[in-house]
This record gives sequence, structure tokens and C-alpha cells, in this order.
Amino acid sequence: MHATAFVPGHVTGFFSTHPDERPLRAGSRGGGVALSHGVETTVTDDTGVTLNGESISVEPVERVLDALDVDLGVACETPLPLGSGFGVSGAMALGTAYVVSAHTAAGLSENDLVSLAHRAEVESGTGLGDVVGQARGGIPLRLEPGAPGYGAMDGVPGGSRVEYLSLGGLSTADVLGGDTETLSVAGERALETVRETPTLATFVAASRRFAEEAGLLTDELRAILRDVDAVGETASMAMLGETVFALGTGLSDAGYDPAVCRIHPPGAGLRVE
Ligand SMILES: Nc1ncnc2c1ncn2[C@@H]1O[C@H](COP(=O)(O)OP(=O)(O)OP(=O)(O)O)[C@@H](O)[C@H]1O
Ligand SMILES: CC(C)(CO)[C@@H](O)C(=O)[O-]
Repeated sequence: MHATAFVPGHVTGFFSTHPDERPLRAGSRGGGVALSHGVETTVTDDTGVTLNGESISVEPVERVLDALDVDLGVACETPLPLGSGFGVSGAMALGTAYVVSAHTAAGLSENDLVSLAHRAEVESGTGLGDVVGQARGGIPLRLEPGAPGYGAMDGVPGGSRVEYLSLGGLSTADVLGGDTETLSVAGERALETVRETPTLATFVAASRRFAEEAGLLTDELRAILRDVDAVGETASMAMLGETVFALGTGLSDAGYDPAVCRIHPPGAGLRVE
């Protein structure tokens, strides 16, 4: 029986970047939402990585396999689009750490596995806080950057339904490799706002303000957000993808046909079988 793990998707609403030459201390501050739509990862006897049945190269997954020094591969399945702001690379990396550790009885703790996947994402340039958010669940706030033992987290209570609509992707590596000063200032302001008033409404409103201030909104996304505003709801952009998300029914109320899922509960952990 080959080990299988489920890791929730994770949409970041706002963030600031906190690089560090020590990858376990590097990461992001910010806020996001863990989703009941995620990635199912199964360990395989042959090497290589597949996503929805197709061979794929995802650097953080390969880094995790290299770090565990195994001649094994993984098969990943997800309904979420890769590269569109759902933390798919982080979920694949974290799921890989869990299933290979289970398969080989590596004797690693949960913090060890989360740290392994976090390091892989940071070193690949494909993520800064998705992995720690996916491990926590709920609506995680990254108060301090870093892997377990370095970072600090809280969460916004409540929430259930999530709607999302993706028009396409954005390269996380390209955005994180560019000038992130402006977006980081906006991200710090957003985190301060949500920490002062930790509610669903404040979270989405702060995310929307961040998307505007970070200069990442495309005209297409802006048009969808305005349609949601027009029905008295609020939505925002998933970082980093050409994707809109709403907590509640804002997209469907505005006449769109979004994907619908739920928030992956805080503390629900990752199912490993
Ligand atoms: N068809 C593809 N589209 C996007 N990325 C791809 C594709 N094939 C392989 N990759 C690799 O998958 C990884 C995607 O990481 P990225 O962080 O951009 O996506 P994500 O985790 O789904 O989104 P985000 O981090 O914005 O939430 C990168 O290593 C990229 O090189
Ligand atoms: C940086 C980010 C927006 C892209 O991965 C976010 O998802 C994160 O913190 O990993």
C-alpha cells in the first residue's frame, strides 16, 4: 500500500517578502485561506513527478525528493490550476515530504516535514508562506516569516464557503525575483489592518486594497471585482495568479460561474494514509 497525503490549496490575499540567506528563517508575512480543494499526492516506485497523469518538473518537489535521498517518485492529483495562486507547488512539495517519509519510515516529525517543504519552496523561488499556511489550515495569518520554530502564526476565525475563478497564471518566481518593495509595504499595512480587526470582511477588504496598491491587478480581474462590488459583495485577487477569490457567494451573486469549495479547517491537519 503506497502512502497518500492530502494537502489543502492555499490562496494568499496579501503578503510582504522577508528574504534571508537561511531558508528556514526566510518567508512572508501576510494572510491567506486554506481550501478544501487541494493536492492528493501518492508515492510511486518509479522516479519522476506527475500531475494529473502528466509528467512535470516542479522544482520544490524535486528538491524534497533530493533532500530525502530516495529513488522514488510521486503522482499528484488536483482540481486546482498550477501557477495561478493556489499554492499548488507548495502542496505538492509538502505532500511529497509526507508520503515519502511515511513510505520510508524516515522518522521525521511534522515540523521537520513542513520545514523541508518550506525550504524547498523558498530555495525554488516558488513560495514564501504557502506551506506553513497549508499546514495550519483555516485563514492563517503569518505574523512572522519562516518555518516552524522561526515563524509565528495566528488566524482569522470563521468562514466556510470559498468561490474562485481563474483566468490564468502568473510566475511566482518572476514576481518574487523582481522589485517587491512596494508590495511589501502594502502587505505590511494589510496585515496590521487585519490584526487590528480580525474578521472575514476585513480580511477580504485588506486583500483587495493590497491587490490595488501592489499594482498586480489586470484589467480583466478589475472588471470582475467591480461586478462583485456592484452586488454589494467583495472579492480580491489570489496572489500570485490571474485569479479572483471570494469568501461567500460574491462571484455567483455577480453572475459568474465560479468553482466552489470550503475553507480547510484550522488544525484539521493533513490526511496521510
Ligand atoms: N505548465 C506549468 N505552469 C506553471 N508552472 C509550471 C508548469 N509546469 C511546471 N511548472 C513549475 O511549477 C511550479 C509552479 O510554481 P508556482 O508557485 O508558480 O505555482 P503555484 O504554487 O501553483 O502558485 P502560487 O505560488 O502563486 O500560489 C514552478 O516550479 C514551475 O516551474
Ligand atoms: C508569495 C506568494 C504570494 C506566492 O507563493 C504566497 O503564496 C506565499 O507566501 O507563498
